[in-house]
Amino acid sequence: MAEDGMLLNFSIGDAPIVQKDKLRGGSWRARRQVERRSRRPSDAPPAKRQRTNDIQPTSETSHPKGPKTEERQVISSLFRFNPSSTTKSQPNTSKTDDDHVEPSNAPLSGELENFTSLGLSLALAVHLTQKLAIKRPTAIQKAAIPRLLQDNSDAFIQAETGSGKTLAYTLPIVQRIIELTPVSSSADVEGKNSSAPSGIHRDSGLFAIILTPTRELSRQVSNVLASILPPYLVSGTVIGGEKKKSEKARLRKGLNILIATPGRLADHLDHTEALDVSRVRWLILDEGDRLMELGFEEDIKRIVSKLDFRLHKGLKDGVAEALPGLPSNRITILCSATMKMDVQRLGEISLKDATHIQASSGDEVQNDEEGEISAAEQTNMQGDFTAPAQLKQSYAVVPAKLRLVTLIAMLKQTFIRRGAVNKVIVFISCADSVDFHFDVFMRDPAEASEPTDDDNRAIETRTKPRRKTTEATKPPEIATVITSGPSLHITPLNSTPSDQVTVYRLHGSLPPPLRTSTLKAFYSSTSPSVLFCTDVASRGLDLPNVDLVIEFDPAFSRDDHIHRVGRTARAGNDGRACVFLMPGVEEGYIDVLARDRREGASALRRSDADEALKKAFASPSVSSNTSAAAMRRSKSDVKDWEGVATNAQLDIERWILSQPSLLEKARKAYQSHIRAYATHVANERQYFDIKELHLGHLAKAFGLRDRPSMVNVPGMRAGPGKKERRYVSNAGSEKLKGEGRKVKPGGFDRDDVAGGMVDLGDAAKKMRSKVKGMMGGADEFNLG
Ligand SMILES: Nc1ncnc2c1ncn2[C@@H]1O[C@H](COP(=O)(O)OP(=O)(O)OP(=O)(O)O)[C@@H](O)[C@H]1O
Repeated sequence: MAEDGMLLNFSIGDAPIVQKDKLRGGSWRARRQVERRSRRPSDAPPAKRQRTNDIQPTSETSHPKGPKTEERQVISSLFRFNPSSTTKSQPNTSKTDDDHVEPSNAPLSGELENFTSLGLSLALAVHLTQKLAIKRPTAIQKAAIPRLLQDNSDAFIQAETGSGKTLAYTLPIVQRIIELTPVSSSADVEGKNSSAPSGIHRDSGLFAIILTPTRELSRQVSNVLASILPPYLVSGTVIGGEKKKSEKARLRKGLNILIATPGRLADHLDHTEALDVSRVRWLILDEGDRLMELGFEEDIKRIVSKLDFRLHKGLKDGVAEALPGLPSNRITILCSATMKMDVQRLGEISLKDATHIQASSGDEVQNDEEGEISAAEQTNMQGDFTAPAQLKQSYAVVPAKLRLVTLIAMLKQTFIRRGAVNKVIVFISCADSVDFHFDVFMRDPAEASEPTDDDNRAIETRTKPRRKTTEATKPPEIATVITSGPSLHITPLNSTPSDQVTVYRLHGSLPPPLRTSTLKAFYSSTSPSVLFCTDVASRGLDLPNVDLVIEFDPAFSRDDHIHRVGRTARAGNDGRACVFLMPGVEEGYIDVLARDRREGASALRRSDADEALKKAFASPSVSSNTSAAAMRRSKSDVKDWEGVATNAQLDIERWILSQPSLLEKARKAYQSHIRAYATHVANERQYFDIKELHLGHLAKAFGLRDRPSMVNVPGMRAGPGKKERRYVSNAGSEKLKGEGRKVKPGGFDRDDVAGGMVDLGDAAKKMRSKVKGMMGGADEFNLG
């Protein structure tokens, strides 16, 4: 078998030759052991399996009667044979949700802290207060605004998420553009009907370009600019997703500030005559490290060299002299909450003698003469504690099999208290998985099929001895009502339709108009909503009232994690974040989470799947009563919530099996999830080791009853071959598609991992050995 197909189809064509001769004599168990051993290659060690609570897995599964065909389903119990947590014994010393922590990204509170004292014009300061209700600067704005108003040198602006970096760089630039003419009265800024001053107007030239890694971010920055620009100055975007002709027309009409994605801007610089960049004096690289991760290095190089060329030509032609006050050099500003090593490279391409502006200390660090950042400074830039101080971070230890039901339980519980939570973002590793989970929550309960005998057998196996109960046939208490557009409503447990929660999805493989409308709807929603998304929504997006971020799949790198959780706890507001970890090696990731907290691990709240399931699914008497008496509840009470969770799971499994298209989606999601898992950054792979993944248990989380080796998704292209880093699917992010860019494994936007450029050669090898291992001892999957 070619290695190519390995990850894709879990084919096992190169598995050891199975001994076909019937063994005779000895006990049944002994014969089975010999048979298993004979299936392993002679030199292979015994298959490594994730540790579970029990070593008699054959009783776990229910195998439908009938001929042994490859299509046979596996219906395993949710609550048996799950691996044990390795950190359970640690006491939960974290602060409670009610403990107050001083926010680290809020506007400053001192009486003397205001924008005019930073050098901003009274007109702009009044406008900020009256129109945007922004009175006092944040720490990064205090550090950056005076510097950028006076200085013509390059700068790195680094501050934590939600600290107001966008205004930190836009306000001084807007003021400096306004000051290119002597007209800057309050009326000019505020009065939409005021006549344009005789000086600067939309035809005066393009003065600033802001590059962002995604269209969504470009639009957001464009909105911020639109809210602070005086009526006679104009900003606009070139971000693709619309006809180039319309973008050209916009450029022809004249813009003073342009917000763009790098690929599209590079294209216009090559082909659009109307784009005159000779007066561009500010180049902002927003989310600089992300721009590099996404492989925009070549585009940025081209852009910088074109800007340099046109600047010098313009200076020679005397263009600058026509506008007194215009700096003679270009000022490049790099901006991010996290600054990885990539920034060093980006600095080399774009910056000269840059100043590092940070919020915390107010320190500014000058680079050495070559524009390089010292090693000490790099360490500082990768600094810890980059998550907002007031963010309440927790983790949930959830075995693979329980992941889906625990997510359902957690969301139910989150929204059960009306008005307590407004918006939740659930981060998922890849687009296929987002689609799958979105469908699960879209599900109309009327579509649920009746339980089969096999289902009932599985339930009986799980809870034996179990009294006959109608619970087995009870549908899970998740009602779904599908609405038009990108949203749907889930009705939380025992609630009325007025408690409906709207659910959205967002990933890079969706058509751009749908992405835009989804984001807009989620942004402006004032009712309870959930957004299932990939990392496409992790950077820079400023979505109001996000109370909780759930990292259902842990981020691919610590930096990604910081940006994801940074979608909540913004501008001094409260926020909570929870990451799902599987018991075992993944729990080591707690140390990484602790690095973001000033108080270390003690600031992290821990929860377990059982806790979430109990809260959401137990009958009220069990879930609400945590007294000692309740702890001594009867076994039937315990089974109450286990039964509801199991029924919810089985109902989803039946529903998936009832429609071939759903089954295909679930399988595709499962495969893409595993591929994504293989691409965690190298220094975090110790916590996300693909060899430790229990593929059978994981299949359950995707509602699959397939044996892992049998998942074969039609329509997907062959997986990666020996050659590393190549596209492996047509479902990829449009940013990468067709551009042949090299993207670092672990660093690209896994809008759709199957569509990214993935270093999967090694992962494929690991995956193959994993599946082989499962062949060797996979009694749970009844491979024998
Ligand atoms: N001085 C201020 N006072 C109150 N709110 C502010 C202030 N400055 C910015 N904000 C608000 O804070 C929110 C976050 O701002 P912004 O998006 O610029 O953060 P950021 O630092 O760029 O975050 P990220 O790193 O996630 O991109 C926005 O809603 C913005 O309107």
